[in-house]
Order: sequence, then C-alpha cells, then structure tokens
Amino acid sequence: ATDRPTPQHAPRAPPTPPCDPSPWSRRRADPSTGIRFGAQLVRRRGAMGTVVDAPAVVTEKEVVAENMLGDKKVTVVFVLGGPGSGKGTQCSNIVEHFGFTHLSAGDLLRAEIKSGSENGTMIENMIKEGKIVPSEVTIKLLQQAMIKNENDKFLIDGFPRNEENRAAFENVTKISPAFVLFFNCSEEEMERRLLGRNEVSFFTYVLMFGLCILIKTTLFLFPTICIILQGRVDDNIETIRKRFKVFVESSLPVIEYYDAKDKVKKIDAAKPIPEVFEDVKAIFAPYAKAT
Ligand SMILES: Nc1ncnc2c1ncn2[C@@H]1O[C@H](COP(=O)(O)OP(=O)(O)OP(=O)(O)O)[C@@H](O)[C@H]1O
Ligand SMILES: O=c1ccn([C@@H]2O[C@H](COP(=O)(O)O)[C@@H](O)[C@H]2O)c(=O)[nH]1
Repeated sequence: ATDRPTPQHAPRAPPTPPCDPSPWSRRRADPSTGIRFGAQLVRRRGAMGTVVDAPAVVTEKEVVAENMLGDKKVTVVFVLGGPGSGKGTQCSNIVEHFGFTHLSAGDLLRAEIKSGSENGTMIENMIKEGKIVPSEVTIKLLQQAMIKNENDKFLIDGFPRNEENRAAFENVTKISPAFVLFFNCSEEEMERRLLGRNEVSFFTYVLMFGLCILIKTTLFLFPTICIILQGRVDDNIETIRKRFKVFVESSLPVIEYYDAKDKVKKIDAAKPIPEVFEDVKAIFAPYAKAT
C-alpha cells in the first residue's frame, strides 16, 4: 500500500473577473437563513460620473426554491474520503453535536439489498466488487431519505463517488453542497482500519455458541449470529484494494472538482478519533445548535 495523502489538485481556476456573477466565488450562505452574503464586485457610478468596480454587500435569497424539496432550504455537506478514512465515525459525532442528519449512501444501498428490492442482487454484486452503483439508484435512495426527513441539514456520506454521480445529483436535485468535508488518510492506515473493522475474536464465536446452547436455539440462531459477526462483505483485502483503486481513479476527481471551487475542507484523518473531531468541530462551528 502506498501513502497517498494528497490528491493531485487540478490547477485552480483563474480569478473571476470583476462583475462576473459566478455563483461560486466570493459568496457565503448564512446556514440559518439560506441567504447568501458576499463581497461581490459591482459596477457603480463613481465620482465625476466615472464607472468603477466597487465592493458591495449583496444580500440575495439563495436560489434553492426550485430544488427537489420545493421551497425548503437545505444545507448539504458531502463527506468524502477513502474507504476506512473515518467518515462514518465522524458523521456520528457531527450528528450529535451539530444536529445534522447523516445519510450514508453505502448504508442506504445495504438497506436496499436487505429490503429485497429488485435492484438488490445488482447492488450486492457491485459492493462485493467495490464498484460504483448506477447514479439513478443511489440518487433515488438519497432523495427519498431527504424528502422523508424533516431536518434541513444533511451530511451525505460516501457520495458522490464519481463525476457522473456528482453531475447527476446536482442536475436532478438542484442541490449543491455547502462544502465538502474531505478525510485525508494514507491507504496503509485505511487498510489497517478496514481489516480491523471485520475482526471478531474466536472467543466471541465460542461465547455466542455457548449462549445459543443455553437458550436451546443453536440450529437457527447460531448461523444468523455468524452472518452478523462476519461484518461487511467488502471488508476483505481483495475488495479493499479494488475500492482504493476506484477511490483514486473515480472519487478523487470529484474532490478536485469542488476544490477548484474552493469548497473542500480537508481534514487530517490519520490522527486519533478525538483529535480528528476537534478539527471537524472547528469547521462546523457556524452550524452549532442553539442552546
Ligand atoms: N481516527 C481514527 N483512528 C483510528 N481508527 C479509526 C479512526 N476513525 C475511524 N476509525 C475506525 O476505523 C474503522 C473505519 O471507520 P469508519 O467506518 O468510520 O470509516 P468510513 O470512512 O466510514 O469507511 P467506509 O468508507 O468503508 O464506510 C472503524 O472500525 C473505526 O472505528
Ligand atoms: O454512492 C455510493 C456509495 C457506495 N457505493 C457502494 O457501496 C460500497 C460501500 O460504500 P461505503 O461508503 O464504504 O459504505 C462502495 O464500495 C460501493 O460499491 C456506491 O456504489 N455508491
């Protein structure tokens, strides 16, 4: 495994010329109101009637009325990073401290498999191979989850995974992320964590078997327990390596896309969990729950 801490960033876009109303530059949305404030340059009449480019505070309703949630304004943060970089772990912390709803694309896909849906087998095979499930399937699940939920702050974890996912999500939902939280970690460390996530000691199996004998349900219960203890089907070295390759080839370009728009907040995810959360907290401070 190679240490691949930093994506090759695409060269930054040239500075936006004055008066270019680029929606990405120089503006920030107030998370509570959805109103964007920004020091946009506007062309004004100066002294003696000259035309000057002057900074002006622009207050402008964010154009989200036509998103898929009607006029409900939502804050969406994409949480990206390699497999095992700690996205899920930190999302739980963010939910607890900042009142976001956590939508893990991977969890939604796994729930879809369990539900017995017609796409179940296809999704399961893709996950086993570490491949990316077609956009329309994942986006539909994310859409349904957002519509069902009354919250207006969502962490979308593990999506978009490629450029096609990204473009399709923005086109279909008309939602752009407030920012992208990127967990940066070496493959060596991520591999160690993923293999550890699937590790169940022999002692646990013996304990479970003993328990099943005690309650006299060995035949039915023990195999089920074994399946549960097995953990994720993709946390094996073969699939992990495939997932790393897909991450570098398909997911890093998404991070580069948002980085060129100054939307990426990069976190050193190799640090211990509490230290990573300290860095995450600093980023989410503007979204702190009112007490
Ligand atoms: N900073 C950390 N230091 C050490 N271990 C960690 C750290 N963050 C998470 N872990 C552990 O690493 C494993 C993977 O973490 P987690 O499930 O949060 O990663 P993930 O990025 O969501 O993975 P995936 O993309 O596969 O869903 C878990 O067992 C978790 O407890
Ligand atoms: O948007 C997505 C998210 C996930 N997948 C597939 O699921 C697995 C596991 O994802 P995690 O985020 O690690 O839970 C991933 O390897 C993909 O096969 C997807 O296709 N699209």
